[in-house]
Amino acid sequence: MIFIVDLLLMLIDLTYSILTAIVQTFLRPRLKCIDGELCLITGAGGALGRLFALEFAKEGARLVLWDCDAAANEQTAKLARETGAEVHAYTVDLSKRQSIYETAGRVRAEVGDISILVNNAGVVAGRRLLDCPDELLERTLLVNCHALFWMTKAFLPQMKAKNHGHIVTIASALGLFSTACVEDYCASKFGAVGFHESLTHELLAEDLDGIKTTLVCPYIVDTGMFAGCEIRKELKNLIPPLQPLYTVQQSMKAILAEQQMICIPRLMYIPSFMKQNVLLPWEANVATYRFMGGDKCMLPFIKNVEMKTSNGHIKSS
Ligand SMILES: NC(=O)C1=CN([C@@H]2O[C@H](COP(=O)(O)OP(=O)(O)OC[C@H]3O[C@@H](n4cnc5c(N)ncnc54)[C@H](OP(=O)(O)O)[C@@H]3O)[C@@H](O)[C@H]2O)C=CC1
Ligand SMILES: CC1=C(/C=C/C(C)=C/C=C/C(C)=C/C=O)C(C)(C)CCC1
Repeated sequence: MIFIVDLLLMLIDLTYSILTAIVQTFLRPRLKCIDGELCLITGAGGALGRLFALEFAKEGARLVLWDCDAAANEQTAKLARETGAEVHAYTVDLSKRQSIYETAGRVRAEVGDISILVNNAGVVAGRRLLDCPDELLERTLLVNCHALFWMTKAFLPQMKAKNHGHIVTIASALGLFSTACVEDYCASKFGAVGFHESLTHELLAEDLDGIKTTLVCPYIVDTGMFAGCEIRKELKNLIPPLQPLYTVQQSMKAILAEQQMICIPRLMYIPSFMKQNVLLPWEANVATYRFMGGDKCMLPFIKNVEMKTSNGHIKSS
């Protein structure tokens, strides 16, 4: 009898959630106020990290900026301070767990408890698997995926104590579906998606409804990280690379609306759905990838990286 009642309640929940999602698609979502909240952004010296810092500053957040590149991080801090924001910058190598824990202890002691955590830092090897030094492959997993564990272990306890907080994971469309020559990156971003989902389930299971999570899955963003990556030229105008500011503004809307997940652009929901859709044979995906140039899109990017490495622009270890 209990089973039947639970089944009916689940069906009511399911219907209600679908109807509210449809209604919310057409309504302007209510955006939360984060004035005075303490927000930590990793990779804050990078293209998107810098824009996130400035957007959170606009919302009145106090900023803690982490990056391994002290100069780039300091530049972001300077720009954010010019807007009047309170900013604390720390140089941290996210590939080193101890470095994360030690610096997190400093942040808690020197600044206070983080209530918004934006895991934005990310790297990619940009080499074919068999041409890629193991250390580069390992670094991608350490920065894009392992670091999420240590960052969350460092800052979630204080959020739990107050049942208040927000954990943002900047993943990628390549955390939902994959393509050739980015095994390190796809593995790390699929891991990031899985981490986000399991953490979200765990928070719900513990009735920690005051702690929100948002997964951000963008397509190519024109920041230079994937310079050269492109799909079939006839389709490039249909799905152009995203502008960095647009990507961050769309992400901010999802975060402030406490949306659980966002694909940017929405078109990325389609290849993600097709890949997850067990009704479609693998060959059906391969046919669409080949037609749209999704199968070879990384080759020009890989060539770019090879040229930069041979010119000595990128550390080859
Ligand atoms: N650009 C794109 O096409 C897309 C990017 N993304 C994701 O968005 C996020 C930001 O990307 P984007 O701004 O383009 O990339 P950037 O390379 O511009 O920024 C990444 C930042 O992370 C920092 N970082 C790298 N390794 C470490 C480390 N070990 N410890 C601390 N900081 C580190 C980088 O520092 P340094 O410069 O010194 O390496 C850099 O400042 C990433 O997670 C990326 O995967 C998602 C979809 C598309
Ligand atoms: C594979 C594939 C596509 C190309 C996707 C690309 C090129 C994604 C690049 C994403 C990046 C660079 C993310 C970085 O984090 C299409 C044409 C959309 C649809 C068919 C499948």
